[in-house]
Amino acid sequence: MPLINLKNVKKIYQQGEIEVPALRGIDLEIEAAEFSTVFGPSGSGKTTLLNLIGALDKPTTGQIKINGSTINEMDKNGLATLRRNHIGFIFQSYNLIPVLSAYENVEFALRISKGGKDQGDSEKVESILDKVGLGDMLTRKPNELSGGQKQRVAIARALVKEPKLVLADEPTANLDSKTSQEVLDLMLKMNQELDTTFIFSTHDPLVMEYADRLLEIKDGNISKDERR
Ligand SMILES: Nc1ncnc2c1ncn2[C@@H]1O[C@H](COP(=O)(O)OP(=O)(O)OP(=O)(O)O)[C@@H](O)[C@H]1O
Repeated sequence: MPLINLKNVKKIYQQGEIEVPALRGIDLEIEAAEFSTVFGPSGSGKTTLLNLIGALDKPTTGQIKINGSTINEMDKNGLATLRRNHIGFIFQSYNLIPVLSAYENVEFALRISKGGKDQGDSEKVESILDKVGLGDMLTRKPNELSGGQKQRVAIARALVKEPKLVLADEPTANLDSKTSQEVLDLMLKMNQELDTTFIFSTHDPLVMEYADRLLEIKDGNISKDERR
């Protein structure tokens, strides 16, 4: 069974009286341990697709299954549990908690993924922050970090709970090429060792080099699906 299965998925946004079709009938299966990128022009539907796969939003019509659960049929709590336990998000806005340090942001994510019972594992938290190159910035708050450093905290936070699926919207947008490469190597290692599934939206040719599947979206449809 594929990890993700979309059947004739359409998403229409309502803008007052006007209907904006963002996805026009997507059929897509993604297997566990695939490393895919979604690319295409601005406004083609990439973010909408990632939001639906991440159970952050529901389709207007069509069916979406993630890890065997049909998200159309799930309530808010069910969707939240699915996201918390199985999905790591790396979004452009980072959504870091401003009053918490880099360390605490990552530790908090790990703790809630375990149901809030245990203290997050400090070795795990320090190790992942070290791997994204922030080992000496553990106590900094988000407003004391650059855009690229915030992005790396968001990456560490998504990866620390070792989710089945990681969704990332332009994960290298604010990183220099050396840091991008280090972060991508880390993700590739997780992909190979833990079978973590990655889906990125990107324009970055470096990210596309790492991917084993390229999905092109044009005008709300998948116009190319290439495995290599
Ligand atoms: N909340 C919303 N309300 C109305 N229209 C929306 C909304 N979100 C997105 N859209 C529209 O849906 C279409 C797809 O948007 P989406 O953000 O998925 O594109 P994208 O490929 O991610 O673009 P970009 O590369 O610029 O981020 C666009 O026409 C956009 O204007």
